[in-house]
Amino acid sequence: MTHILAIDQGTTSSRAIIFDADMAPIASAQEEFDQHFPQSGWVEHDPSDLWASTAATCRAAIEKAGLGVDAITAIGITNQRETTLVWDRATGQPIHNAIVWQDRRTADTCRDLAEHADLVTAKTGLLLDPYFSATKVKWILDHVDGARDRAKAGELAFGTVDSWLIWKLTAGAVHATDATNACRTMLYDIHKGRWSSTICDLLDIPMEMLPEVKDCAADFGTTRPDLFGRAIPIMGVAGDQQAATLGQACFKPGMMKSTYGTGCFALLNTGDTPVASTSRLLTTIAYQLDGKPTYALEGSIFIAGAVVQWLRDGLKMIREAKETQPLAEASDPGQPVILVPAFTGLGAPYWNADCRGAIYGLSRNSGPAELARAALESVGYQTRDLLDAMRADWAGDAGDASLRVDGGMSASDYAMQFLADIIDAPVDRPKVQETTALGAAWLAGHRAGLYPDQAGFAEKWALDRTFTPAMAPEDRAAKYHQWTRAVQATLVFAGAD
Ligand SMILES: Nc1ncnc2c1ncn2[C@@H]1O[C@H](COP(=O)(O)OP(=O)(O)O)[C@@H](O)[C@H]1O
Ligand SMILES: O=P(O)(O)OC[C@H](O)CO
Repeated sequence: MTHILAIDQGTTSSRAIIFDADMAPIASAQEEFDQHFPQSGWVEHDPSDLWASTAATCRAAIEKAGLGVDAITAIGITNQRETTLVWDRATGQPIHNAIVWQDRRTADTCRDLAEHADLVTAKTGLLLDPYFSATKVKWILDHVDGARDRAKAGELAFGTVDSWLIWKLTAGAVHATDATNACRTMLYDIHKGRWSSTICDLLDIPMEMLPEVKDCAADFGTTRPDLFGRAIPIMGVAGDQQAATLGQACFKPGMMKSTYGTGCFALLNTGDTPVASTSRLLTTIAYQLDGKPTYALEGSIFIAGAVVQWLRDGLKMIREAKETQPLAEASDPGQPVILVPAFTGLGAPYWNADCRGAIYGLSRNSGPAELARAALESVGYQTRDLLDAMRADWAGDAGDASLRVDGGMSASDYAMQFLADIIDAPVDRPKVQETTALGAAWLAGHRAGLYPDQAGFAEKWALDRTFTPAMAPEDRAAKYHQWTRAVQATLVFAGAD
C-alpha cells in the first residue's frame, strides 16, 4: 500500500488523482457535470451528479493506475467550498439541489440581517454575504415544506460537498467535515473552534443538522467495500483553496498562493493569529492539524476561469480555453477594452451581490481578440485588487514577495504574464499544477505515515516557470486606473454608491 487517492470535487468537474509514494501524480480521471441556472444569479448542482462523477472518476483513476485497489493506502478529499446540501438521514436523499457558492439568491436575507454583520464577522471571520453556506441552508429550510421541523427532529443532515461525499463513501456511517470547510459556512466560530449557537439561532438553523468538525488530517471513516473493491480509509479533508495552500507548501506566515479555477482565491498564511481585515478580506482557517488552527487572510473572486468558459459556452467565440492565448496576442493594444466579469456580483474587496458584468471601451474594430485579452486581463486586475487589500491588512513579513499560482487558468501564459505585470511582483507556477489534489493527498498520506512532514513536503515544491514583471510603471498605473474606473462605473450602474 503505497499510493494515495485524492478526490478533487470542483465547481465544474470532479477529478480523482492517484499519487505515488513520492507524491507524483501517476493516473487521473476527470468528469464535467451540468451547471443549473434556474434564475439570474442562481447556480445549482444536482447532488447525484456530484456523487456519480466522483465515484466514476475514482474508479477510472484506480483502473488507469493499473496497480489494483490494494495499492491505495488512503483517500484525501478536497472540494468546492460553501456549496450547500441538505439530505434525509434515513434515505440519504437530498431534499433540494445543492446551492452553489456562486448563488446570490439570499442577497435580500443578508440585507435583512445587516444589523448583525459585525457580530457575524467577529465570530466567523467572514462577511455577511450570500456566498457562504449559512443563508443558503436557511433558504432551503424556508422553502422546502416541513424541512425546519424535520431538521429539528434530527431527521435532516446539512453538509458542504466534503460531508456529502464522506456520507456517500461511508454509506451514511459518518457525518463529518473538517475545520477548513466548517469555517466557510458562516456558522462556525473560528476563535472557539465550534459551531456558533448564536448564529444558528439568528438564522433559525437547528444545530441537530450540523456535521461533526474534525482536523484536516483525521479519521473520516472507511469507504463502502463494494465501491472500489476494498474498504479504504478517508484520512484527509480540506476545502479546495486551503488544500491548494497546503499543496503550494505555504506553511510559513507571509507565504501566499492564488488559485485560478472557476473563481480565484488568494490565501496569505498569517500563522496562529486570526488577522481581522480592515479591507473586506476574509479571515479563514488555512488548515488545522493536531487540534491547532493556522489562519489565513483570503481574497475571493467569483469569476476567473469562468470568464473564459463564458467566451466558450456563452458567446461561442472559442472552442477551447487555450484559444484565448493566440487571440489575446493578436489583439490591438491600442484598444483599451476592459471586461468587468461581475456575472454573479463582485467578491472581495467590493462585496456587491447586485452588480452584473460590463464591458467598456468597445469600438467598431473590437472583436474576439480584444475580448479574449480583456477576459484574461480581468483576472490580473482582480488579483491586484486583492493584493492591495492584503498589503493594507498584513503588517508581517511578506515572505519572498512572489505569488504562487495554480488552477486550470494558470496554464495561460498570457494571463500569468499580465498578472505579474499588473501586480508588479514575480509569479511562480509550480511543476505540479494539481496542487489542490496534492494538498489533500498530503494530508491523507502524512496521516497514513506515507508522506513526509511539512518541512519535507516543502522541500519537494518544484518551480515550472517564473513570470517576471516587464510592464513600464506608467503603463501599469494607467491600465490599473482604467480598471478601477470600470469597476466604479459597474457599481454605479448597479445602484451602489
Ligand atoms: N489555457 C487556458 N487559458 C485560460 N483559461 C483556462 C485555460 N485552461 C483552463 N482554463 C480555465 O480554467 C478553469 C478550470 O480550472 P479548474 O482548476 O479545473 O477549475 P474548477 O476546479 O473551478 O472546476 C476553467 O474555467 C477554464 O476556462
Ligand atoms: O471549484 P473551484 O476551484 O472554483 O473553487 C471554489 C471555491 O472553493 C469556492 O469558495
